[in-house]
Amino acid sequence: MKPVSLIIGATGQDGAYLARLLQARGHDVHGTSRAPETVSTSGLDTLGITLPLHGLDPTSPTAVAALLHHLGPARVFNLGGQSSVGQSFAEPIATLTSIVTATATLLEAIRTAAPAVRFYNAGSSESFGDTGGVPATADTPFRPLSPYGVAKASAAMLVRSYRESYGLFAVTGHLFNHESRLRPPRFVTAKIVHAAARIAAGSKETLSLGDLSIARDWGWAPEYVDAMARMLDQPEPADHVVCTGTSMTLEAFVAYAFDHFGLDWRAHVTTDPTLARPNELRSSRGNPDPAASALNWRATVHTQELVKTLCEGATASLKTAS
Ligand SMILES: C[C@H]1O[C@H](OP(=O)(O)OP(=O)(O)OC[C@H]2O[C@@H](n3cnc4c(=O)[nH]c(N)nc43)[C@H](O)[C@@H]2O)[C@@H](O)[C@@H](O)C1=O
Repeated sequence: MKPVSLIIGATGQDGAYLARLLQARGHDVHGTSRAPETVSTSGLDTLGITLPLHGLDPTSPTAVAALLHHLGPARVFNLGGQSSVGQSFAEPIATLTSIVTATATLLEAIRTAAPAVRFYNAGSSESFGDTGGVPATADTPFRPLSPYGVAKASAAMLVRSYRESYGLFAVTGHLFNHESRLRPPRFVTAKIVHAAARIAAGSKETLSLGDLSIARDWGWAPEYVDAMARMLDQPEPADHVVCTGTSMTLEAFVAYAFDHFGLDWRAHVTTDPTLARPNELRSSRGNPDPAASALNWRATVHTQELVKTLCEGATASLKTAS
């Protein structure tokens, strides 16, 4: 019998890559979506992944309990909810509900009806806020700056509380920014590389961006899902930071991307203050060493190589579209 893994929110970037990884490892992978009839499955389709997609509102205790009873999963990966920090400023309550209430509902269903389930919670580096240049670890205090960060910090605290109070195997991976060709253009890396590819192909557009001075620890999503899976394979549950340990400014990212296409970014990019966030996390970087020693996992794709890979993906998708 194959172990059953359930991915809550399976249609996003991470859900698609995680489904591919778990299937390759012999798991019977099921996914959920709030609206499976209408949701875009383009990420799963791009990777050639098929899996049973169940309709689920993860904030509904009865619906969650019924699905866990029906599938009997050994592992549950909680990847659902709002994923855009920018959007969380416009929709703080929906953000909190989709992250905090959903995580609480899943934990409570596991505690009461399926306590042997191993539970992975998708946390975020946004929980830490500005660490003053000190690379964050799982022990860094939470000082979130966005409604999204508040929600992710709260969900992570719930996970720790259920682990310590009830003995559940429940863990949070605090993932730093991680990108791929499955990223939609509401995220800045996809916005940049697709615009640069179009401009290189003859488009006369100008790319408008917010604050170019911010810095992020950007990694490669397909390898980050391996860290998630490993966190549930450990003898003891523990939270981890998942990151590269290197960071670069958005301006450097833009420069590398346009340079990949033989373009000078200054001729094609403008800044628009309305794209800046009400409260901006200026710089973000994690410490990769604890995950390396505990999970035997380390990011291999860094900065310039990441930009190059994303640019190649943008070129390929432009060719497919034309
Ligand atoms: C770790 C974290 O990582 C991601 O959240 P994010 O960091 O907000 O990602 P992003 O690509 O939207 O912004 C990155 C930075 O780029 C700045 N920026 C400038 N100009 C534009 C711009 O035009 N668009 C966008 N989107 N950002 C811009 C923006 O202000 C921010 O400083 C999610 O996976 C999230 O789920 C998560 O957990």
